[in-house]
Amino acid sequence: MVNLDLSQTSLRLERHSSARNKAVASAPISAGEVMLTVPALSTALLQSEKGRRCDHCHRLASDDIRLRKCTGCAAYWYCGTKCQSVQWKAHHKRICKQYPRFTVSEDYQALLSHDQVDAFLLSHLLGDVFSSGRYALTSSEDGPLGIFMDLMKGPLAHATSIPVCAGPPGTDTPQVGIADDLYSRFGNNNFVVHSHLNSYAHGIFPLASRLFNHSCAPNAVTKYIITPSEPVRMQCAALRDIAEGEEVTIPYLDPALPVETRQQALQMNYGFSCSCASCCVNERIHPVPPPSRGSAELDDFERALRRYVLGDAGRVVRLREDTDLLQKMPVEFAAVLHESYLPQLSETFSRTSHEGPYGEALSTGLTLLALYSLVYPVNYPQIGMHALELAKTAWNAAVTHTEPEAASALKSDARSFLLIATHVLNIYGEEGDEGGPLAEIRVLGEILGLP
Ligand SMILES: C[S@@+](CC[C@H](N)C(=O)[O-])C[C@H]1O[C@@H](n2cnc3c(N)ncnc32)[C@H](O)[C@@H]1O
Repeated sequence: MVNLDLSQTSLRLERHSSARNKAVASAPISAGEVMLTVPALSTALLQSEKGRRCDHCHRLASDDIRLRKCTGCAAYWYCGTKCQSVQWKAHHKRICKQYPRFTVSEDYQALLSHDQVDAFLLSHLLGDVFSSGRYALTSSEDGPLGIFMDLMKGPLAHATSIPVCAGPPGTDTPQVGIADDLYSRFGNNNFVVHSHLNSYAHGIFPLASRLFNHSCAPNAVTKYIITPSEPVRMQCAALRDIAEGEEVTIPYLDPALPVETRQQALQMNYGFSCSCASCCVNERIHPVPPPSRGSAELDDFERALRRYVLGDAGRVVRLREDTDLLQKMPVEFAAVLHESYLPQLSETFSRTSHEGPYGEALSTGLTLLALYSLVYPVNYPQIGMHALELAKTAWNAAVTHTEPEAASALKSDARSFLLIATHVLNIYGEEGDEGGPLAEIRVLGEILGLP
């Protein structure tokens, strides 16, 4: 086994009954603490981000940051000569000339867009390996590549391969063996890189893959740090206090997806059935369709749901810190787990928060906050992002209201939503592109007179 240096972390590896190993806290970890930072071994931007971000460090183009495109392939963009030269030496010199022919090839065109990104992720990784003078790989490699080669292969490992755009020196024929060997670890070990929760790239972070198992009720999450001229880094942050000896888990997929969708995706892409606390709820509660939208029955149901999750503190909304709200949920709320409920609620909120009526947006948004607090673990960033949207909606409602008392009550609603957003998103911390939700919170907080 590769020697893993965990001395800079508060983690240690222990045996897991079915997943080989698990990462556990080697000392108590506090909510918001970053327990691991891992630089990317390789990344590839989504097609939609090409020309918007530097292909090497992922900085966004702006008035101050002009990207220049590679004159060879006209498909890679850089924020400066440092990024261009690092990437040229690492892999672009093996990709540049082949790029136009590769991207129109039948093999590449036949791939789904997700796999097209992975074809470039693999090409970049392969280019890096060839540039370092190696044409075969084992898990005895040093450093991150050795950790990557020691990762468990995914369930699709033997069923699939993918075309690549990176030949060894003097030829443009890829070495199939080594490409397949690397690709066999892709499906269950890669990450979707995001900024402010919007996906923009795929990336490989071997130490994080080696350490973290999945849970739909995780106690930690990943985020990505963009630094000019450097490869993006992944950080793993605790969502809540984690006791010494407790397993640290992250979500491999969105915990708010219906349980059947989660189980199918985990089985297909990672080869296991999840038995986390959140999945176990479905053994007890079977989702039923919610009452129809606009009915009095739905109003009663949602009022009761809000009371169960958010309590009865009048206008001041506070999130409960209980981590087992979903597990203890009464069966009468079974409809919240139905696959149609969350999409309907979030569609109504997003439409009415833009177009009005604001009253409907606020009550739907409050129900959505209650639902998110049930299906996501405490302090999950989506809860904070939604609370920020609610704060902005309440503020918009306040400034358009002509009646002073109602406007003042709406401003106080905006403050209470903003306090929730601040608490949750401060735990997640700074990440991704400049600006973003924490900057928005500061601006709205000043307007609302919050300290
Ligand atoms: C990224 S690796 C996780 C690290 C792995 N535990 C190891 O020792 O290398 C992903 C693989 O771990 C296993 N795994 C992750 N989470 C699991 C869970 N909750 N239950 C069972 N197996 C899990 C699956 O085999 C999955 O394909």
